Amino acid sequence: MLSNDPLLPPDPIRPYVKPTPENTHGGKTYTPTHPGLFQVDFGPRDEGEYSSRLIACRDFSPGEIVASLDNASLANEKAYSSVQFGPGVGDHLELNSDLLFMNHSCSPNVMMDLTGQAEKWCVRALDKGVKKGEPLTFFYPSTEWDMAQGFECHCGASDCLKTITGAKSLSLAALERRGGLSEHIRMLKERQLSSEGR
Ligand SMILES: C[S@@+](CC[C@H](N)C(=O)[O-])C[C@H]1O[C@@H](n2cnc3c(N)ncnc32)[C@H](O)[C@@H]1O
Repeated sequence: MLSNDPLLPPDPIRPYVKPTPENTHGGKTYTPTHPGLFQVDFGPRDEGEYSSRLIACRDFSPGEIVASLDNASLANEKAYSSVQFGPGVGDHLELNSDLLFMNHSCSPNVMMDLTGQAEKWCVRALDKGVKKGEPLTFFYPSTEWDMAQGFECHCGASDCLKTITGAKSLSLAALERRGGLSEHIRMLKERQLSSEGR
């Protein structure tokens, strides 16, 4: 979809094909989209989508920008790979970069910062910061209201929510506790609570 609205993500500048062990000769021809910042770890084969991860190539201090979403584009439809940026049914984007490989964690180390104009949107380190070699993870319900594809969470956090389907089924307190809650999710949750008379 074409977008000239500064509030919407621009068209992707660079095409992105999701790298896999199959299309990169077992990772040998994989070229990171953000060299020096993070790179994909494909993990063991045949262990499902959670085995691939995005690994930090350096430390990031609390609040530091890890990467801008400068190659993101409007998604044609909500998908396992899309990120919700607003309250509308069509408010989803595709990241078109290795950021796609960020897994969910119930104790995340980064957030999607979707405040202000689309050109400023970024992935930002949360308060605990990120150490080189750690997987970059964000709390998917901080941006996703009702996910296209829910899953059983394997993050291993002591307060793991176990089943991740989006913010719709979580309390505001549970959402706020993880850090990085997007404004559109807060708005949808407040709307849901008031429609239920709570
Ligand atoms: C955008 S992908 C994230 C990258 C993923 N590793 C991949 O290779 O596509 C989202 C999918 O990864 C898997 N995933 C991410 N975080 C997970 C977690 N904490 N536990 C289990 N599966 C997870 C789920 O299948 C989810 O639909």
